[in-house]
Parts: sequence; structure tokens; C-alpha cells
Amino acid sequence: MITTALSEAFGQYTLKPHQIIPLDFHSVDTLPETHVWLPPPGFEVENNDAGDGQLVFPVPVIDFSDPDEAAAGKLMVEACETWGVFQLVNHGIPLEILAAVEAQTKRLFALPASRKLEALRSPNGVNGYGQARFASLFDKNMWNEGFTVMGSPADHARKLWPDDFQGFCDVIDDYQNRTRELAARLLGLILRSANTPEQEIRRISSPSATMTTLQLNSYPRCPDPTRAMGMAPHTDTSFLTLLYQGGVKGLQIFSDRAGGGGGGWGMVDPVDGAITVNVGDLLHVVSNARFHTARHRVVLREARQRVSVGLFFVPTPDCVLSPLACGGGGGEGEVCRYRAVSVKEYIGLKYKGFETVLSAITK
Ligand SMILES: O=C(O)CCC(=O)C(=O)O
Ligand SMILES: [Fe+2]
Repeated sequence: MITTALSEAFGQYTLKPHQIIPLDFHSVDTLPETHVWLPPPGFEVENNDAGDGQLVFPVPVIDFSDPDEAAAGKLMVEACETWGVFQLVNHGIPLEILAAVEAQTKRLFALPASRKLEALRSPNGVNGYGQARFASLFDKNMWNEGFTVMGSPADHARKLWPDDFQGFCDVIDDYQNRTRELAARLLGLILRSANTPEQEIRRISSPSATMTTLQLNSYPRCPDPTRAMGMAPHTDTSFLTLLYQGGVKGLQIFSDRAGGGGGGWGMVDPVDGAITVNVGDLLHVVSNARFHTARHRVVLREARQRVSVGLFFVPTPDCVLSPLACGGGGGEGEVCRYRAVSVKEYIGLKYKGFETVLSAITK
């Protein structure tokens, strides 16, 4: 039912096959013209204090093993206000499970292109194999392929491995359940630490008001990495995104404070075993812009494949969101920055306006 509601939201933006089917990356040894991005990503020297495209941002690393949850919550609020991103260690998801999900992700993308195409996402669907859904908004193609899971991965996994799909499903289900639980806990803690009333927290983050999508990404080894784009700049349409980056660098965020105040890109270098957490547009909206929706992209920095696994924790399509501060949810007297919007409507606006979507709901 939820996938139907989302397909309806996407329905106005039905994709053509060439917007869904990724390049057969194994088949090329030079960068095709269709995949050349200029200016080269991450090499905008003027935006870069180090001058070599390798600036690393000191995004907070937060330890979640501390029994004093309130202290961690306070650090999370600060990170959400400044960077919109933090890395979480001792998050309770065993390292073997992270390794297993990474191994299954690599196993999937190592399949021959013809087999992956058996599990291709449908033109207005959510689940399955394909380019990032927002790829259709750009003239050039990104250097990535993805696999999206909402609910059970079984139908698509069966097409990938007709006789051997259970192992993949078990790992994905387990990871999705654990990260969903963690995301709900983090959202509750962040909102509580920001003095949001308990009934508001329950209303927007209860299991019946939220759902998750898991996104497996692969950035294959690229023959010309400085002229290709792993994933184009975007913000996530989520409350929170929990990303496992594996060990390969590539994720960058944009900060207004970098580049001598003019703004610039910097790496979020993966910390071993950490989960990178970022604020999405919808938490930015309910926080009345107190939390920063992290604009991010992926550049190709290492001469090897990179994989990542993102868990998007989102309100269900029919939820109507507005800044909590203006609905009696704390922060009395604050000027309300955004009008109320349903998640379904927001998704529609995002595909129309993309990076300018927030101005469409600004009061
Ligand atoms: O691969 C990454 O590090 C980021 C992926 C991402 O931004 C996404 O899937 O929305
Ligand atoms: Fe993202």
C-alpha cells in the first residue's frame, strides 16, 4: 500500500528505460561522453582550503555506548545544527552484520549486467535495480548503480538468484530491521534533546507514521575518476538517513562555512565500523530549519569499487508535516518558516524543483 502511494507520487515522473538502466560498467575502459561531468567534481580549488580537493570536514564522531544517553543526544543536536551530519560508533549493530550487508551488496553488483536487468525497477516503481531515481533530472549520467528495497527484497532477489536468494534476503531483512530501530531511537533522542514535547515525538515518529527504504549503491572502479560524478549533489527526502560507507572514501558534504565563508565541499571520511547519520529535508522542515539538511554528493577518490548502504527513515506518504515549533510543539513565538505539506506532495515538489524545493513551501 505504501509502495502504491509512493508510485502515485512518482507516477507523474514516469521514467524512460534509458533513465533507469545503468551503464554496463564492466564493459567500458574509457569514460563515455555521457558520463563526463564538468567542472571536475571536488577539484574546485577556490572552494578548498587544502587546494587539492581532499579537504576533510571535522564532522563529529559520537559514541553511543555511553549510558548517559542525554549527553549523546546533546552532541547529536549540535551536529544536526552545524553540519547536518555525524558519525555514530558503538551504535549496537554488530560489525559482522555490517560486513555481511557489504558482502551481499558486492555480490549483487558483481552479477552480469543481463542478470541485474532482470530485476530492473519499473518506470514508476520504487524497488529493484537501476540508476538513482533523481538521475533523470541531470543531462549527464552518474557513475553508480543502485538497488532499492522497500519492504521485502524477495521478489527482486529471486530474479537475481533464482535458486539462491534466501541468504541475501535474510541479511537485508536483518539489517533493515536493526537500522530502522536505531533510526527511530535516534530521531526520538534528537527531538527530545531539542525539547520537543513527547506527544509530538510520538505522533511523527511512531511505527505507524514512519517507514524505511534501503538503498544499496555501488560506484564501480572508474577509468577517469576526476571527470566523473559518483552521485550528484542532493539532499535526502527523509527525516534521517543512516549510511554505512564501508571503508572507501567518497562522501562529501557542502558547508556554508567552508571556503572562507563562501561555502565548499569536504569529505566525511569513513570511521571504521561507524554509521554516518545525516539530517534529511523532512527533519529540517519539522525542526523549522534549526537542523541543517545536509547537501551531499559522492566523488570518486580511490581506484577501487566503493559500495554504500543507506537507510532512509521517512514519514509515510500521507503524513502532513509542519514545523513543530509553530504547532504548539515548543519554541513558542518562533516565526514559522514552512507551511504544512504532506510527504506525498513534498515528493512531487522535489521532482519539480529539486534543489529549490524548500522555497516552494517557504512561508
Ligand atoms: O554513497 C554514499 O556515500 C551516499 C549515497 C547517497 O547519498 C544516497 O543514496 O542518497
Ligand atoms: Fe543521499
